[in-house]
Amino acid sequence: MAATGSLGDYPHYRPRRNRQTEWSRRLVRENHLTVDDLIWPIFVQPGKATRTPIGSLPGVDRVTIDLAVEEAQRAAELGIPVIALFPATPSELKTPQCQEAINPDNLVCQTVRAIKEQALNLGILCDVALDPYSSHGQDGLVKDGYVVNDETIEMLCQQSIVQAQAGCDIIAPSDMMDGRIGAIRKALDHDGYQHVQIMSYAAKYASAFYGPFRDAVGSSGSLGTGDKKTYQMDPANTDEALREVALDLKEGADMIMVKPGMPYLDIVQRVKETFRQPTYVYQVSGEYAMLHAAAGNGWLDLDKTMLESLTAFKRAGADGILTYFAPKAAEILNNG
Ligand SMILES: NCc1[nH]cc(CCC(=O)O)c1CC(=O)O
Ligand SMILES: [Mg+2]
Repeated sequence: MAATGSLGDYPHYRPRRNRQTEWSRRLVRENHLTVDDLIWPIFVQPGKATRTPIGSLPGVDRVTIDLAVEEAQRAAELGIPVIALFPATPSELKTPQCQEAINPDNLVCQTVRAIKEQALNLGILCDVALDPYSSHGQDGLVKDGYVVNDETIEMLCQQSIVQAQAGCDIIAPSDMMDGRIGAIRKALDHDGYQHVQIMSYAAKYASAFYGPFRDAVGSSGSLGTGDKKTYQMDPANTDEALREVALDLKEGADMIMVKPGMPYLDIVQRVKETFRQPTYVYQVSGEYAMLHAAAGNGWLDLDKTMLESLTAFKRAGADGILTYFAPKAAEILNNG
């Protein structure tokens, strides 16, 4: 009844009638993608005035701080609300104890400060996890081959504090340690950062779609044949995602994220329907690479598949999307 309304059956009711014209399709459209939905991930590297292409992420470069400032200005001009910063730490600074993560002058903190000086109408999100700083490529500290939870959390709290000190607006823990949202909230509040938001990577899966990202931050080599299955979620699970989200909301997450995106739209929908909280989705590096590769072969239309995939996230219930397509999508959306 609800689905067909009171219109009756064919030939009286013809769903195609509303699809006849462009204006009518607009009139009955249920979901809209706008620039306000976009979060743009940016990779930062040391040095000056240098862009370095990332082989497995065509069209995405690692940029030095001066160029990251320009990208931030471009984001603000395009009307993108938030950028997400990811550091490509030089390998000589990567250690088993990940001390560089809590260096107040590390690459990501320097970048946040440089962008904040511009006083743009733009939020800055910083990932919290140890993998950009670890010589083993894991998101946490490793003891006897196991990524240890509680010792890692202490590092994550300090990492959050140095990022908040630098001016980061949104702390985004992507590490999947248990209890880290509550601990980070407490640490931020204790140090006077009550206003700093937390977007939790709450339902983050142990996915094979992160490959190009690990190339971009240089963690794939160090991770080697290792995996993250003892802390990231099993791709076979869905009820578990609801439990993870419930915990993070209870611990103080302001926003929650599902990751990856396209193969996990069912999770996005369940999370949104269950909690009705600000829900984000990460269209990860492998998803971006996959569309690019097909388009590069002339098999898919890049702009159309990009916009369709982003709209699908909205349809599933996402309030926003982290996507490497953000600047390209924003340009298209701004030009009508
Ligand atoms: N904890 C780090 C982190 N933050 C975001 C991504 C992946 C993003 C992407 O693939 O685009 C990862 C990689 C991982 O968990 O191994
Ligand atoms: Mg959790």
